Amino acid sequence: MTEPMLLNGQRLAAEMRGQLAAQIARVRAQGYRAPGLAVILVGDDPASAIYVRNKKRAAQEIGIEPVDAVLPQGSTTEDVLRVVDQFNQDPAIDGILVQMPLPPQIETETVLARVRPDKDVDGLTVTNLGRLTAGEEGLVPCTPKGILRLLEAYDIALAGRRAVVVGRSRLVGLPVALLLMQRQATVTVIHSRTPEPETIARQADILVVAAGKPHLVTEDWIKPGAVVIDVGIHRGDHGLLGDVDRERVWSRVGALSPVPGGVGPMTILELLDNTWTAYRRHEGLSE
Ligand SMILES: NC(=O)C1=CN([C@@H]2O[C@H](COP(=O)(O)OP(=O)(O)OC[C@H]3O[C@@H](n4cnc5c(N)ncnc54)[C@H](OP(=O)(O)O)[C@@H]3O)[C@@H](O)[C@H]2O)C=CC1
Ligand SMILES: Nc1nc(=O)c2c([nH]1)NC[C@@H]1CN(c3ccc(C(=O)N[C@@H](CCC(=O)O)C(=O)O)cc3)C=[N+]21
Ligand SMILES: [Mg+2]
Repeated sequence: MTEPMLLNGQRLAAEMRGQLAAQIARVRAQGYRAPGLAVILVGDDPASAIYVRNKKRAAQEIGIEPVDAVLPQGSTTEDVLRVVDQFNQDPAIDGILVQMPLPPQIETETVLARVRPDKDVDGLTVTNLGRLTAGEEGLVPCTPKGILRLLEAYDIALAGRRAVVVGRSRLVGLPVALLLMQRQATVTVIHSRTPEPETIARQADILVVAAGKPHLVTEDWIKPGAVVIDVGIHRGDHGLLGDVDRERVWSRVGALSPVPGGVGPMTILELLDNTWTAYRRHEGLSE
């Protein structure tokens, strides 16, 4: 078989960030304000702190003004709601992101429900997820949107093909399954209670893995020639690992998104793109 194709999210995201930067520079030159992105981080999870730092830097580089609120690990739901309210009311803020996971004492649903849907750049509110299920315009979750953009950029056909999604989370698995269905794929979702997941995964032309389990997926899960999207990200002693065991699947896959350099950079790009979309809607600029 021919060498598999590496789906280079890092390069595509950099290209798209350049285009966003140019669009933002153009409106700034016309006298408009900068788009503003608020990032709320609760607690001291080191991985979350790194992601938040990366998101802020990426925003700054393209002309989006990042603002952050860091709350202590012991914060209450009310404490977080106060910060959300403040950003909801702030006309300089177009997007609000609440970094997941929140500490256990905080009611995640209550916090998400407070984010104004027009500022919900993560696409996680009931309003935006509802719009997505109804095929209405809203703000689409970043990782799923980035995965679809990556598939599109590499001309990977979806219509009439079989897709299997491993994982059903609100952040990734569920919305990516919806988007794949909207693109006319036949979609199966598997999760931690699915018996014989390999047997189902082996039917996939496109396999999206968002299980949060390092190296869960091995050659037994792969149909020869399949396109495999590795969403998982784990920080180990020997660098970053995905949910896919790259060495073991390599000789069977047709294409693979690597970790790092695949879905992660696309997620950050889509966060910036959603912030730009929210900004244009707030400023009454055409899309
Ligand atoms: N690269 C990126 O941009 C991003 C990466 N991530 C990473 O992606 C991974 C998934 O994230 P997220 O969706 O938030 O994680 P969650 O933990 O919220 O969801 C994991 C899902 O995988 C399912 N699952 C767990 N174990 C298995 C298994 N053995 N077989 C089949 N399904 C399984 C779970 O099933 P059940 O519902 O039954 O519990 C659940 O639906 C994580 O590693 C995360 O760090 C997340 C977001 C963005
Ligand atoms: N409300 C919310 N929205 C999220 O989108 C969200 C979240 N919470 N919680 C955590 C997960 C995880 N996530 C990642 C984003 C970028 C990379 C990323 O840039 N990864 C780089 C590597 C970066 C590195 O070196 O660590 C890559 O894969 O190449 C990874 C993971 C977003 N998440
Ligand atoms: Mg998680």
